[in-house]
Amino acid sequence: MTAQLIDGNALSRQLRADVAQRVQALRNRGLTPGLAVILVGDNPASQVYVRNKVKACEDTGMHSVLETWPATLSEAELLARVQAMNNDPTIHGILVQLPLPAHIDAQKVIEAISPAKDVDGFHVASAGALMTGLPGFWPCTPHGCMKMLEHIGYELRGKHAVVIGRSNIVGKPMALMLLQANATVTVCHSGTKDLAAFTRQADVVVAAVGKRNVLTADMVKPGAVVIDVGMNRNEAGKLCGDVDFDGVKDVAGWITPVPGGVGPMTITMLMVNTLDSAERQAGVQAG
Ligand SMILES: Nc1nc(=O)c2c([nH]1)NC[C@@H]1CN(c3ccc(C(=O)N[C@@H](CCC(=O)O)C(=O)O)cc3)C=[N+]21
Repeated sequence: MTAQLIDGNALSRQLRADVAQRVQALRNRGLTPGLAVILVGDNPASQVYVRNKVKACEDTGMHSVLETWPATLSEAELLARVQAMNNDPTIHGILVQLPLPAHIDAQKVIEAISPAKDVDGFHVASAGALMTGLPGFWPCTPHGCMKMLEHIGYELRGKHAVVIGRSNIVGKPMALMLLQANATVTVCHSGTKDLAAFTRQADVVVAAVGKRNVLTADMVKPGAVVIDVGMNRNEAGKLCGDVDFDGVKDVAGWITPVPGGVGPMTITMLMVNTLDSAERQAGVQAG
């Protein structure tokens, strides 16, 4: 192993301790930041994720509401629940867990969330703010990746960053954040011919496809930073990312593990966004 590990659990502990302090300061002024998590259906993976989010709220002193609805909930009923949370002054962030059942239009539900409470950063208003550099909520997963780069003191200006994946949740916002940090950004995707030719030129690679072994050792420039956003299970049911960790760790300069990398950072940035939202309401300058 030549690469240094970027430990998402350790960095999350540091950042959440800072969040807990800011939460306490707000609570001393009579305001407790609150997150509402709405889960529709009984996807077991989603149940684990939302429980982790609620627990992270408790750990940092925030208020949380978890609403679990059966998969038969209608779109109109879900929109009404979102509206109720928009109007609830104890709630500063609203997260509707994805994926939603097929009979519900997820984008319509996301657009129903007040942009002021859109702590996932999935609303078109949040996406537009990120694109134009205006203040707004940044999607938690790419924001967590930026925090990891910041943590290792990595100077992105003038570097070549290659993002693999173009989803609205990770790939596209990741590219915009790297661009804003003055990297030269290439976005690769399923239509890219000769992916390795791009990744071999990269100083930073972010793999966000949702497929194992998308990035192997022969595709990585020695010393590069490799960030693995993937969440997959191998044949043995073990959680693994998009990167062939065992091979790439001998070539890269820095690498994030799965689990214990980007995943916990995603939840940490959700806490940060919820706190920022509450501070904004209280008229505190966001930290
Ligand atoms: N509206 C919405 N917002 C989301 O942010 C959202 C979502 N829907 N739907 C599902 C995905 C997935 N996601 C994860 C967050 C943390 C871990 C995480 O903490 N993972 C741990 C391991 C957890 C385990 O052991 O399964 C780790 O990587 O170390 C994983 C996945 C948020 N998502």
